Amino acid sequence: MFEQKNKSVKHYDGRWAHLYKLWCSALQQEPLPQFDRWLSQEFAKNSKYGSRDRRWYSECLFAGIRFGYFALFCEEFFKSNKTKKIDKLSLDESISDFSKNFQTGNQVLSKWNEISPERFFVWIRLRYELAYKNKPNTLSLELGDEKFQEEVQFFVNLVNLIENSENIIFQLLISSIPIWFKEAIEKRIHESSWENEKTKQFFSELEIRPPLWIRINDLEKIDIVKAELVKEGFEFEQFDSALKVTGAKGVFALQAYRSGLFEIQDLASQRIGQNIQVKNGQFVWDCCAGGGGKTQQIASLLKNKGVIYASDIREYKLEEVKKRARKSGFFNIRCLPWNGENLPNFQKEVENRHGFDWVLVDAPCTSSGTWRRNPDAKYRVSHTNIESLTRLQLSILENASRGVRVGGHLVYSTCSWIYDENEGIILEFLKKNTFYTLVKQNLLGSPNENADTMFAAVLKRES
Ligand SMILES: C[S@@+](CC[C@H](N)C(=O)[O-])C[C@H]1O[C@@H](n2cnc3c(N)ncnc32)[C@H](O)[C@@H]1O
Repeated sequence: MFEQKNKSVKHYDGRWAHLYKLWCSALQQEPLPQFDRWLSQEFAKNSKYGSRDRRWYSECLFAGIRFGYFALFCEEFFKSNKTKKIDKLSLDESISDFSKNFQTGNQVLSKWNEISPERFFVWIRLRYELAYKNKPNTLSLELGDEKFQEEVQFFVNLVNLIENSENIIFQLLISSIPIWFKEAIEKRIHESSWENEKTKQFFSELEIRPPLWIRINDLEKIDIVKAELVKEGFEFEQFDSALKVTGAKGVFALQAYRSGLFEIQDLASQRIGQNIQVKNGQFVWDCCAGGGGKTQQIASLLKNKGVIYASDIREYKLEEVKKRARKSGFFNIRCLPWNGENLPNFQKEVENRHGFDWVLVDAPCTSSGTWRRNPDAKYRVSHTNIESLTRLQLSILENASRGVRVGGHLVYSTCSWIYDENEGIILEFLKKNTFYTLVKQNLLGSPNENADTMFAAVLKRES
């Protein structure tokens, strides 16, 4: 049974007032900005914030975005429920109205704008405390005045009714996942044969940021990295070349980072790269390389004994790839822009080998698998953009597949758990491209590992 402790700290102090200002200014951006970037820009403009303030504001604002869908439901239900008594009937009616009234991220956002931040953050703090029931938390309720006692009681009653239910709508709601994802979630549960416990694990992991994962570029130098982590007061756990790192500071300032001994890379993303089982001397094309997270990983497997082409539609991203390659001492990475259509003009060396041994298509996607880290992404996904993305994903995959030599492999990946962007694409691709076979496909990371959720499929070109 969930109970709310009564605390007696004055709620509306200067820090909260400032938080509300930041919240309002975030909501003035249209569409909702990529939140982590927006926040770092805000902090950069305001040098008066110390690191503890930043951490606190960031935790609160992210909680606002993470739990904001549920907070909006609480507010709507509370306002429309005259008696403030919650029963199954009034709850069902309220959910039905809510899902009709809010069918897109923009509708949710514009309603957030209408709620006073003080009220909005009452719901957020209540929900946050529920997520952090047995963990150290930052955003404790501190509702000393009597002002919101009715809301607190309403929240407790609501949570007690829906918290342990197996009703999928209740689970979505309390996990603050917009109900418009119901069908997509059900497809995922079915495709991955998740038992109830697995589904609950997936939902509950969305409440909390994933840990920080780093990837060691050269395992022979792992002891240097570990020694510096210990010296700087970090704790870590090792899983092959991945380390889960915990500490109060960031790792950017570490000498080992600056000299390219490790990269920050989520575990699920590392799992994608591990599918590319390169051998010395092989040729790889990372055709949606972005800033080169996976290019770096492949380069560390090849140890300069092979060649990697890195492409992206956004040419400026390739500058980042080059910079990172220099830092880590990889001199076998060739950058070539690509718009996802006809193959780019690779050098003669590729033609001589009749194509690549490995092509990685780390496709643009909804990023639904990164909601733990970037909860704002859930308000940007709609049926329409899933449909247009899947068309683009299939087209990039088909065009890139022409670069694979016979006997070579095509790896398709996304940072999404949505079936249509993953298994659905592979199914379509294999229907048309019968000279490819599926070696394996897997959902990676959460709920099986404490990370983001991603997908990778490995296909072999047979003829
Ligand atoms: C998921 S991100 C890649 C992340 C990167 N592989 C990494 O590990 O850091 C997808 C990339 O696809 C690129 N992209 C989008 N549309 C594209 C297209 N039509 N052709 C090629 N790349 C495209 C985007 O610019 C973006 O950098």
